[in-house]
Amino acid sequence: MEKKYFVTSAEMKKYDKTTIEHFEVPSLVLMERAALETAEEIEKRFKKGSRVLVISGTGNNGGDGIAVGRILMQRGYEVDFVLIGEQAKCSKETRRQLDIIAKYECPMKSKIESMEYDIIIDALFGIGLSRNVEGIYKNCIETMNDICGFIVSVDIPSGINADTGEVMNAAVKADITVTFAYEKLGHILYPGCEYCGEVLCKDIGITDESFLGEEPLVYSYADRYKEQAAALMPARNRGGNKGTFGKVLVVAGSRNMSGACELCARSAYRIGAGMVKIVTPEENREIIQKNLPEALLSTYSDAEKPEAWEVFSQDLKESMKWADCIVIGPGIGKSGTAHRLFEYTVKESAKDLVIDADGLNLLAESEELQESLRTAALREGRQIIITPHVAEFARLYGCKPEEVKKDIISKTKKLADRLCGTVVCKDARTAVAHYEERCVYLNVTGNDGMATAGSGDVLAGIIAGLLAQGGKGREAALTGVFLHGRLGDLAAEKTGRYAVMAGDLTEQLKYILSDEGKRR
Ligand SMILES: NC(=O)C1=CN([C@@H]2O[C@H](COP(=O)(O)OP(=O)(O)OC[C@H]3O[C@@H](n4cnc5c(N)ncnc54)[C@H](O)[C@@H]3O)[C@@H](O)[C@H]2O)[C@@H](O)CC1
Ligand SMILES: Nc1ncnc2c1ncn2[C@@H]1O[C@H](COP(=O)(O)OP(=O)(O)O)[C@@H](O)[C@H]1O
Ligand SMILES: [K+]
Repeated sequence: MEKKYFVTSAEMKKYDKTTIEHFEVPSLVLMERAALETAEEIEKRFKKGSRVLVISGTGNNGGDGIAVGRILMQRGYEVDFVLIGEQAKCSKETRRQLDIIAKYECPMKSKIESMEYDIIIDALFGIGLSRNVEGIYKNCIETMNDICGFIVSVDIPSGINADTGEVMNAAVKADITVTFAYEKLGHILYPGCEYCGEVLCKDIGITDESFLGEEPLVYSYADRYKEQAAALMPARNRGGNKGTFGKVLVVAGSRNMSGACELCARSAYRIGAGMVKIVTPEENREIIQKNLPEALLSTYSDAEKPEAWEVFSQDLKESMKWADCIVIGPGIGKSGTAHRLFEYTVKESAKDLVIDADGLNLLAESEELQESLRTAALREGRQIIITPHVAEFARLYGCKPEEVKKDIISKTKKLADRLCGTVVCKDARTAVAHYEERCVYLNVTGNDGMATAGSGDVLAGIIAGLLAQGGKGREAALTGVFLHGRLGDLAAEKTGRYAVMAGDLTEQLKYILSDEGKRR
């Protein structure tokens, strides 16, 4: 699988350092290449003679900016240079850039003197931003946003935290961001991604060799899969039958909640599972049979009564034996029966499990069930995938939802380790971690149209459908999350983001996989 990395500022600094010290590429060569790439993006968009303002800080980001200004000046642009901060504090490379433009007799100013430019080059802070922006720096960022001109941020918009995407008190709103070697997490996570404009990632000679064998922590699927989603699917056997394409058991729904089972089960079918059986209260029978006649059904009533449970649990045991994997949770509620169903499924089955929605809330309340899951994974080799949204995640983790959002990568990994499973932490950028893998997947497909009731049920069904077709827990989760986001993007292209509903996501499965096998 072809990957794309998102790096932290510490990782990027390490790769810079390795390139400079281990591979002996001079730092100024990297800076010149970064500046040339940025200047070329400006030349593509603006003609010679355009007015350019370069705003530099004292770090190497400022050095990049000064070099961009010098190159543009030499190519016929009218360039003004401003340095914010003390010259004496400039980094070695930035001082060198100052010396060069001094030789060309370009004056360096210490404040912005005109509010009219065609292009503003934002090189105040890059990935070295280490604290909140205050005083003259904050004023400068606000002024840049006020000047009427096209803003090009060098590496990352000044004021965005490169690791978390947070706005550090103030941040530049760029039209384009030209970054180098690898995209940083701050370009991808919210709100940072909304400040970048278009992100252009340029090769400046820092390559995967600079990892010296240790990959970056965070990755995603390469962009090409957005157009070639079918390449991620398990190969489909032309000689297969409904048994070989996998059997999914969906334990979902409660009284007045039949939609969750339907969305989940239909998605498992549409992703290619051979058979799907729904376990739900008897009250839901009629509506499910009407809306999803393809589903097999096993219903229960009065399950809180011991005799009724005795009979039904035998039936459930048979269903669990029949299935290749089980989804439990969508719409089951938190009643005594839901609790019993959940416990039975965790403890009495030997099959892979996808736990979603209320299943997660029940899990959060029981240390004993969490221990059972660890046993299921470690001793029985079952694959356990949990799919909490941020609030469910916070309940399981024992922290506040805001804390999850700030630190989604490491918290997702920690929970996966604790539960010995695959954790899908669902948010605008969903993270997926697996206990046996160091690296964490960060998803970049999807949009806010998917923030609509039931879209999580669709994801649970998709992941289960992939597991049933033989996927490993981790791959099923990654592929499921990526595809689910693509379905959201395609649905939004058709109707706009406001109108997207969960069922529309499943509907798009009819089209997205139609090129199966063609471009693998
Ligand atoms: N040779 C290299 O290492 C390369 C570095 N590159 C550039 O270098 C940048 C990173 O350079 P640096 O590490 O020097 O960092 P920056 O240029 O991002 O800024 C760091 C400076 O700002 C100060 N600072 C941090 N937060 C502040 C705040 N809130 N208020 C006031 N001052 C603050 C720091 O004390 C430090 O002096 C990258 O973003 C990239 O643009 C590129 O030229 C590629 C090659
Ligand atoms: N702003 C957004 N951008 C991208 N994806 C989103 C956004 N908001 C929600 N989603 C996705 O939509 C799904 C919502 O799931 P969930 O909260 O479980 O919904 P429900 O419980 O109603 O089914 C998740 O997969 C989440 O990642
Ligand atoms: K910048």
